[in-house]
Amino acid sequence: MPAEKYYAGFFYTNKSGMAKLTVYTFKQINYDMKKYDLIIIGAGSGGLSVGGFMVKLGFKVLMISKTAHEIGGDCLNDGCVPSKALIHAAAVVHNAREVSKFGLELSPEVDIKKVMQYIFEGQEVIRAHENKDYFEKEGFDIAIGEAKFTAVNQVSVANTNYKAKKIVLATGSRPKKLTAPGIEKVTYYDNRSIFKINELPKKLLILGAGPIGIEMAQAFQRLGSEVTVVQHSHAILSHDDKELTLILQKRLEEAGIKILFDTTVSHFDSANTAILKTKEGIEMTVALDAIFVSIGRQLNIEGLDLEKANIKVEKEHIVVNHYLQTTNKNVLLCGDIAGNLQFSHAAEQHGRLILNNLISPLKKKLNNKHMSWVTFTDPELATFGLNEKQLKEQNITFEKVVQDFANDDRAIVDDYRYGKLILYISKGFWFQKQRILGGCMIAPKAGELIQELILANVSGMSINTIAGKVYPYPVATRINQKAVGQLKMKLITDNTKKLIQLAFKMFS
Ligand SMILES: Cc1cc2nc3c(=O)[nH]c(=O)nc-3n(C[C@H](O)[C@H](O)[C@H](O)COP(=O)(O)OP(=O)(O)OC[C@H]3O[C@@H](n4cnc5c(N)ncnc54)[C@H](O)[C@@H]3O)c2cc1C
Ligand SMILES: NC(=O)c1ccc[n+]([C@@H]2O[C@H](COP(=O)([O-])OP(=O)(O)OC[C@H]3O[C@@H](n4cnc5c(N)ncnc54)[C@H](O)[C@@H]3O)[C@@H](O)[C@H]2O)c1
Repeated sequence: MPAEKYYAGFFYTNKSGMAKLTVYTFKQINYDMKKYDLIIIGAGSGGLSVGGFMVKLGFKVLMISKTAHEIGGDCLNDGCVPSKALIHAAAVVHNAREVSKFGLELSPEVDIKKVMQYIFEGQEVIRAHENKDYFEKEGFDIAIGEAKFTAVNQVSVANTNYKAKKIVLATGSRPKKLTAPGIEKVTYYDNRSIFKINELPKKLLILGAGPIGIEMAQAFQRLGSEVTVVQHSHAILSHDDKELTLILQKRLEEAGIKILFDTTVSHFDSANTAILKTKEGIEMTVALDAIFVSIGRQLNIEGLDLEKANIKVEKEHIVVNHYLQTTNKNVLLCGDIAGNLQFSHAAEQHGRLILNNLISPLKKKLNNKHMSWVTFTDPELATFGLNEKQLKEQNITFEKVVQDFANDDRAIVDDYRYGKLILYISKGFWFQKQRILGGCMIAPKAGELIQELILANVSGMSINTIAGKVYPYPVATRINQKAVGQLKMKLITDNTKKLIQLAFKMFS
């Protein structure tokens, strides 16, 4: 840091020949203070979604990243991209094994180094347009180092001070650490280390059955690990519909994954032995070669000197309002750090809201009523809009439609008759607009199949549009029409039948 006071002095001789010293003191002048319209701390999904557009609009933007390698954030480096590449590799291996159904025997042994290479190569393709040089060419200023607030609108990085009218804090989150006696004895992985392994763990113990734990459980089981998942509550994927998560759980268990509920680690006896404990206090021993910890996320708020910018923290979360403003209205939160839904697309949604509110007098509030997410297991589990509990809490009347796939032609030929779609549709009569309020689906590629339903939800489209659409036979999305059709069939009562029969007599 530069000194706060500077001193300057000079000697001179007065008229009588006496030597004199005059000393001037003055306060620090920040010659190195750089000024911006916007500073973004963190170059992940959130930071990038705000910065790119502001630069295109001609604003002076500084983006700060802890290290050059971390540009792209968790999504590119340790999250979505490597996990989805791993899931793809595991699906290829799984499909190769599946050919035995048709008389061709293959028992692929996985070379995990090649899988890691595949992941790395995919990341490198994306890194070509998510790196320091690229963003500098695009018009960003980039500072590398840990940012700290030094005053209300001011941050410092590597001894340089920066000031801006607005600051976006997008420092993301990191995996929570598991603490248990003896943990130092075991090979410990989390999402920051699992995509760089050299050896496939023969026995993998996964802690936490959220989206990370469940996606990785299936991928590693398919690659050849013997997987046990330990979850300290009674369900996998607790943010999704239980009726659908039970279908997924059954399929994972049938594939050989062991899931232990209401259980957690008590301690580790050795590098290869975990002692687990159920809620009832029953102990059991599990053999392992490594553990993978996915027990939730911790927000990256430490070391930022938030108090110097008057930003309040309560219960390890930054206090934030619906406009994503902190207690310092010029500092906005974007992405995981906002403590809301932790998805790349949620970070992008925050980014869009912030952009709107930076340049428009019509300020928008964060609203998750159209949010969606997909867990990329096989089958995928996709969820969107409002769920049953939220609809009831908000006193919104709705009809629940449950469509199973047992008799769907596409599900029959492609072997996913276990699939299920649940829709919540607003109440209405005959031609009155009925709209899709939310729903969820389990099926292979459910994340893609559900997109037209999400569009209908977001745009407030009448279900008549889906009911009247002509779908090529046998695309998988015909199931969406079938579900909506269930409501239309309810309109056929004794009275409507009589009316239609009368119309037949009169008009045919
Ligand atoms: C294994 C895994 C799989 C996932 N899969 C999906 C998925 O399929 N779909 C999905 O939508 N989401 C997925 N997510 C979640 C998604 O990755 C995150 O929600 C998203 O990356 C959050 O973006 P962010 O910008 O908030 O934070 P990040 O992407 O983590 O970016 C934060 C950046 O800030 C930097 N930073 C931190 N502190 C400082 C500091 N003091 N100074 C300067 N820079 C700092 C960090 O280095 C980092 O680059 C997954 C996450 C994981 C872990
Ligand atoms: N496909 C996707 O979109 C995707 C994929 C992966 C991650 N993500 C995002 O990343 C976030 C973090 O994922 P996550 O799975 O780490 O977190 P999570 O909080 O969703 O799940 C962690 C699970 O671990 C359990 N748990 C906590 N402590 C435990 C312990 N000591 N022993 C056993 N179980 C324990 C919790 O009950 C919880 O069910 C998710 O919320 C999601 O938003 C998204």
